[in-house]
Amino acid sequence: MHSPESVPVLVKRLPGNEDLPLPAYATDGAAGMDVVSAEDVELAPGARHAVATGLAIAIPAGYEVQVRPRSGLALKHGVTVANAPGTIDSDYRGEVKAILINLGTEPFAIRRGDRVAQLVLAPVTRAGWVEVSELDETARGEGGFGSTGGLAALKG
Ligand SMILES: O=c1ccn([C@H]2C[C@H](O)[C@@H](COP(=O)(O)OP(=O)(O)OP(=O)(O)O)O2)c(=O)[nH]1
Ligand SMILES: [Mg+2]
Repeated sequence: MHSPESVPVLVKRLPGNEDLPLPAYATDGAAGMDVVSAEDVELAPGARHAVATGLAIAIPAGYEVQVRPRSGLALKHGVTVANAPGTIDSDYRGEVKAILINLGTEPFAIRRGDRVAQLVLAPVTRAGWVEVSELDETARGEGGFGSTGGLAALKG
């Protein structure tokens, strides 16, 4: 079910995964839906794996789904999403996967049903290029990559 203000997203549990819960918001104000692993995987330190979710989805045009890390896994175990935020295109019909990497020092065991990442539905604004031969001048100009100074914000 979806509340009146939510955006319907079609979801199909792939064969053999009918028992897995759909991604769900853990609290009323959660931005992301926790998504569970459909497989058992042991992630060695430094290893990465495209963790199956057992789900295929059809996102409405004008939206994307971002695959984001769970901060608890990142903080406690160094396990994060290697391509964060992963992008699920609205025209993708394959299995949604979470590309996890273990940046920690210990092997990390993922069990089927573990909440491994979170999915955020987000609007997409598409750009239309307007090609020009000159761009306008700004105070920043070509400065970047630390050009405004280091870490300290307070002087004196
Ligand atoms: O974390 C992710 C990232 C991507 N995908 C799927 C959905 C997405 O629509 C598709 C392509 O992703 P992306 O464009 O990031 O990868 P690519 O390397 O550019 O592949 P492609 O050439 O297929 O676009 O792969 C996932 O399941 N999980
Ligand atoms: Mg791509």
